Amino acid sequence: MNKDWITFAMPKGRIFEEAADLLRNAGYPLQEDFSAGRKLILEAPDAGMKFFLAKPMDVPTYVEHGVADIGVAGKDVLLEEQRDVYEVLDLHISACYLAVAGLPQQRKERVAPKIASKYPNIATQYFKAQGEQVEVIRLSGSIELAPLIGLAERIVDIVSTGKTLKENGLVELETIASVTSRLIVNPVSYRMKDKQIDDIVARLSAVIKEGSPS
Ligand SMILES: Nc1ncnc2c1ncn2[C@@H]1O[C@H](COP(=O)(O)OP(=O)(O)OP(=O)(O)O)[C@@H](O)[C@H]1O
Ligand SMILES: O=P(O)(O)OC[C@H]1O[C@H](OP(=O)(O)OP(=O)(O)O)[C@H](O)[C@@H]1O
Repeated sequence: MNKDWITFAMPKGRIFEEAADLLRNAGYPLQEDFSAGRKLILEAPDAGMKFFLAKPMDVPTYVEHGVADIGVAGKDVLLEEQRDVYEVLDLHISACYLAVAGLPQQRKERVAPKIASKYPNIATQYFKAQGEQVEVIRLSGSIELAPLIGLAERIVDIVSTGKTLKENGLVELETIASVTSRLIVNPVSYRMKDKQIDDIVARLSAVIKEGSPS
């Protein structure tokens, strides 16, 4: 673990820019074209921060192993991965929710055994709690395809605007949980770098409070 820098595991893609903007607003100087290009390690020396650009689902792994002090991960990823990390702050970015969806006839035929998802643990736990026996088929993306071509009758996936469901003729059947991105911290880093990490959390909290409606 690097003592001088604070290291971040950051999800490549849709969350990164929003998280970077929060850090800028909190007073940490990150250049504007920060994530342009293909580099996977980005340094912001003036902020004393290093960023590792990872697959969103892998962020908690880097933080649990202590190679990153801090991470930004969706609540969906945290529920799925169940890693040994502290969840310290709701960043209120990338809001969406987890839902069960399917073809409209699934509204009537409630019980259907096959569920496709990139969240196999969440799906398994959810249906177990409902007392429903299902087979969960793991996919990596384009989950909405599964009911259209008969791989599964229902899916467990993220819904945001509902556009993907609608354009593919699917309907939401049940809501599972709301999702926003969270700041997570490695427990050992929190002990070793407590002042630096508390400062980041306090500054980000202030920015989030400013931005939220009272
Ligand atoms: N449509 C959406 N709108 C808002 N937030 C979303 C949406 N889809 C996913 N998210 C949130 O953003 C996080 C990252 O999603 P993203 O689609 O960038 O990654 P991914 O699909 O897991 O990765 P990849 O596309 O690299 O395989 C998710 O874990 C979730 O918290
Ligand atoms: O309700 P909407 O606004 O349409 O957003 C929901 C879609 O966004 C995510 O997919 P993503 O874009 O990450 O692609 P993926 O299928 O490769 O996971 C999610 O898995 C849904 O498919």
